[in-house]
Amino acid sequence: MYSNSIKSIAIGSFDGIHIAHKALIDRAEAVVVIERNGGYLTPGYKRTFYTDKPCYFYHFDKIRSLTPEAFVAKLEEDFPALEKIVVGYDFSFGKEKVGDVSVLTDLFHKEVVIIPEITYDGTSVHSRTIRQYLREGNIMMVNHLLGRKYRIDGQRVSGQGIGEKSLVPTLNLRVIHYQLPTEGVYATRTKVGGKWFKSVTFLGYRATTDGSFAVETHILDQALEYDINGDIWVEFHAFIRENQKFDTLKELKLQIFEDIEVGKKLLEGFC
Ligand SMILES: Cc1cc2nc3c(=O)[nH]c(=O)nc-3n(C[C@H](O)[C@H](O)[C@H](O)COP(=O)(O)O)c2cc1C
Ligand SMILES: Nc1ncnc2c1ncn2[C@@H]1O[C@H](COP(=O)(O)OP(=O)(O)O)[C@@H](O)[C@H]1O
Repeated sequence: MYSNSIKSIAIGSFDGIHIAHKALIDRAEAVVVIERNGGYLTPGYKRTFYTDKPCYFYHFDKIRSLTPEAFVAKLEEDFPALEKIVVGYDFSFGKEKVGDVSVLTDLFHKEVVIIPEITYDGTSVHSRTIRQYLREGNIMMVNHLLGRKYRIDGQRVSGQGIGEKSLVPTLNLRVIHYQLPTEGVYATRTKVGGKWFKSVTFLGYRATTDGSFAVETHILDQALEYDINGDIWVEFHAFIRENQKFDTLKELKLQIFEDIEVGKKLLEGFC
């Protein structure tokens, strides 16, 4: 879709495309994403996986020094048919964030739709709140606020070779740009070779073996071809336990078998 035919846009960073973001996006034809640097729930273009609306990206560094007047002028130039701007109650913009919704209403002489604060169970829905829940391992709240299950993707990397021999086979992933949940073990689903499988995923410093940081997924109930390449997705369903240091591999193995049983129960009903 060409930007010069777009009549309505929603504006924000939209990291995560959470339930409040969706309420704005539903009211607009296209999404203007102000991209910042940092740990993300949906890095860069990956936001487009969670909306059917066309997304236009402005890097924050490129627009941060614009005055509110210059920012609105830029929008009018980039979207010459623009008739409606949709923002949330707390939208701020322009150099040093001097512009708010009333400044926007003054500067943009067509329609400005302001969405009132959206909450979930008394919690104001924001990307920073979701990031905080990730740091706490509270996947249930993360998923409620996102209105979907939290997902990351990465490339397969080779592991130490201990898993397959002495524990359980795992796919080791290199994940960049995403904010990861707190260290521990999770009930997950993993997409490999275009298909979703139930899985348990460990992420954290492997205190029991080499001490290095790893994101590892064990696919449940399937003898997978483990030399799979390409993008692998992990979808977080529930937190199982914290990362632990075990004195022996045998103890870790017993714990992993327990994790698998807990994971299977938590994933009942999913395919
Ligand atoms: C379900 C599961 C739980 C795990 N829990 C821990 C843990 O609590 N502590 C730890 O040091 N490593 C844990 N690991 C990681 C293992 O240490 C790791 O799989 C092992 O070092 C083999 O690594 P490799 O795949 O590089 O060979 C876990 C792995 C899985 C699959
Ligand atoms: N809880 C909410 N209720 C209503 N609008 C919101 C809410 N959270 C964000 N918005 C709006 O969504 C747009 C994107 O905001 P952004 O700053 O990316 O969201 P967040 O606060 O989640 O980081 C902005 O217009 C913002 O005002």
